Formats: sequence, structure tokens, C-alpha cells
Amino acid sequence: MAQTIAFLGAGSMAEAMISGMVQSKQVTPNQIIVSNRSNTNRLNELKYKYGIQAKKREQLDFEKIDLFILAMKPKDIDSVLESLKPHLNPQQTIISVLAGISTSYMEDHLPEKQQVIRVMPNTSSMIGESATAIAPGAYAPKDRITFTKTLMESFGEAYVIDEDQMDIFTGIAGSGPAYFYNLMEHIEQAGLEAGLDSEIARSIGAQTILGAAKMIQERDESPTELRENVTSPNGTTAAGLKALDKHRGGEAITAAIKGAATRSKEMAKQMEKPPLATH
Ligand SMILES: NC(=O)C1=CN([C@@H]2O[C@H](COP(=O)(O)OP(=O)(O)OC[C@H]3O[C@@H](n4cnc5c(N)ncnc54)[C@H](O)[C@@H]3O)[C@@H](O)[C@H]2O)C=CC1
Ligand SMILES: O=C(O)[C@@H]1CCC=N1
Repeated sequence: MAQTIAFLGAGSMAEAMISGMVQSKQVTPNQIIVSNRSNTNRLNELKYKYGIQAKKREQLDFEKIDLFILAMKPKDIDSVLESLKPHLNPQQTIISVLAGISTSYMEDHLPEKQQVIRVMPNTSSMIGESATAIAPGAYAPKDRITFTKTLMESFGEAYVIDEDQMDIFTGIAGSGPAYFYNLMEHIEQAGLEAGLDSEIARSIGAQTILGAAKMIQERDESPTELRENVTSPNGTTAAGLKALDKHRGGEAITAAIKGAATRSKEMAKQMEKPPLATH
């Protein structure tokens, strides 16, 4: 992949993607440039940790960059698009990881017909295990979409979806790791309260989640069949599931996914609003 990739934003999501890309060896570290608004300590940290290039915004050589990956907070999108706009040429692609920012919003704030692709990775990119969505904008050519998919696959699984599915994808996969970390917090606490060592409680919980996820991926059985296989009549699992049901565990997960997806939609709506008039 002989392309130069510049990250604008050097936070946790940028680092997770950089880590996954570098480990995959599909991208060499010197193809990656990381940049942010002002925190040079953070840039140096990433530079030395991953062997990539780190540059202040004013040091970026825009012409030599093929792909810009926007990885700042959604609230900073306007200032970033404004600062990018005068430097872009039609061959350059803007990839955005920002939740709730549509491709059409970005296209409207960039030079006419700029190539824009929206993606939604998650922090498991860090170890090559992301589930990443890709939604191309109106002017993204096929070869760039294919390239972006290959790039996203360097740190996990990647799926090309319609942009109107991005909110639910964000609810399931973008925010999803947090639900499992929250689940782990509860598992660990239950283990601790019953006298397990905290390290062992954490390890047991993680291995159990990992094993269940791999069973779903590797076996030709549905989650329902797999659940039934664990559940002996009147046994321990039946008692556990009854308690889960009583406390509306399943509904809680559905609500979490829907809550995140709704927030993603709301964020997009807020961006569509005209700015408040100032007098
Ligand atoms: N954290 C996550 O799990 C995921 C985050 N995202 C998206 O990734 C984006 C970044 O999220 P995090 O990494 O968690 O945030 P973060 O707060 O850790 O990082 C934001 C970075 O942007 C930089 N920044 C701010 N203004 C800038 C500007 N004008 N130009 C260049 N850089 C600028 C900051 O210095 C910081 O390095 C968000 O838009 C979020 O919606 C998407 C998927 C998952
Ligand atoms: O919480 C957020 O808004 C971002 C997007 C998906 C995960 N983190």
C-alpha cells in the first residue's frame, strides 16, 4: 500500500487504528503521519511508540498526503474542514471516523466532489480485532472504497454498509466494546465478592466472553442453539438465565444499542441545524 496516510487527531481512536495498522505490516510506519491541534507531547509519544511521523498542523506537506483520516471529536469538524479545504486536490480522500457526521455534511464543506468516506471502527483496532463499517460518500471512486476496505481490514473485520445503517452500526460495534467492559466490571465484582482473587476473576470473565464469541464465529450454530446447549434442565444456567431475565438483562443490552444509535442520529441532526444568528 504505497500511500501516505495523515491522521488529524491523535486521541485514543487514532492510536488504536495506528497500532493495528503498524502491527499488520500492511502499512509501513513511515507511511503514517499523525497530527493534532497543539499537544506535541502526545505526538512525540505516538512517534516513538509506533515509529511513525509526527507533525504539527503547520508542518504538514498537504500535497504529499493521499489519505486524510479525521480522528478529532465531532465538535471540531467545522474548523478542521475549513483548514483542509484550501489545500485539497481531487485525488485526495478524506476518511472520517467521527460519530454522527454524515458524508454529505463533509462534502458540503469541502471542495466540490471531494472524495469522502465515512468509517466507524472501534478501539479493538488496537489489537487487530475491530468491527469497522465503511460508508462511501457520493464521489468516492470504487478503487478508493476497495483501498479503504483493505486498510480497515488491516486491523480487523470491515463491512461496506449504506450510510443510513451507520447509526445502528455505531450502537452495536462503535460503542459496543464499552458494554462488554461494563459487563466485565460486573463479572469481576461478583467474583471478588465471592472471594476470588481479582486477577483470576478478570481472567475467567475475559476467557468466557472470548470463548463464547469464538463459538459464534467458528461453529455453525445460532446463539440460541449455543445458549440451549449450555442450559441443563433445572441446572445452574437455567437459574442464571432466570435471574438475568428477571433483571431484564437482554432488554438492557437492546436499550444500550438503541440509545447509542439514537445519539448518533441526534448528533447528525444537530450538525444540520443552521448556526444561531448573532446580533
Ligand atoms: N473512542 C472510540 O471508541 C471511538 C471514537 N470514534 C470517533 O473518533 C473520534 C475521536 O475520538 P477519541 O479518539 O475517543 O477522542 P480523543 O479526545 O481521545 O482524541 C481527539 C483528538 O483530536 C485532536 N484534535 C482536536 N481538535 C483538533 C483539530 N482542530 N485538528 C487536529 N486534531 C484535533 C485532539 O488533540 C485529540 O488528539 C470521535 O469523533 C469519535 O466519534 C469512532 C469510533 C470509536
Ligand atoms: O462515544 C462516542 O461518541 C464514540 C463513537 C463510538 C465510540 N465512541
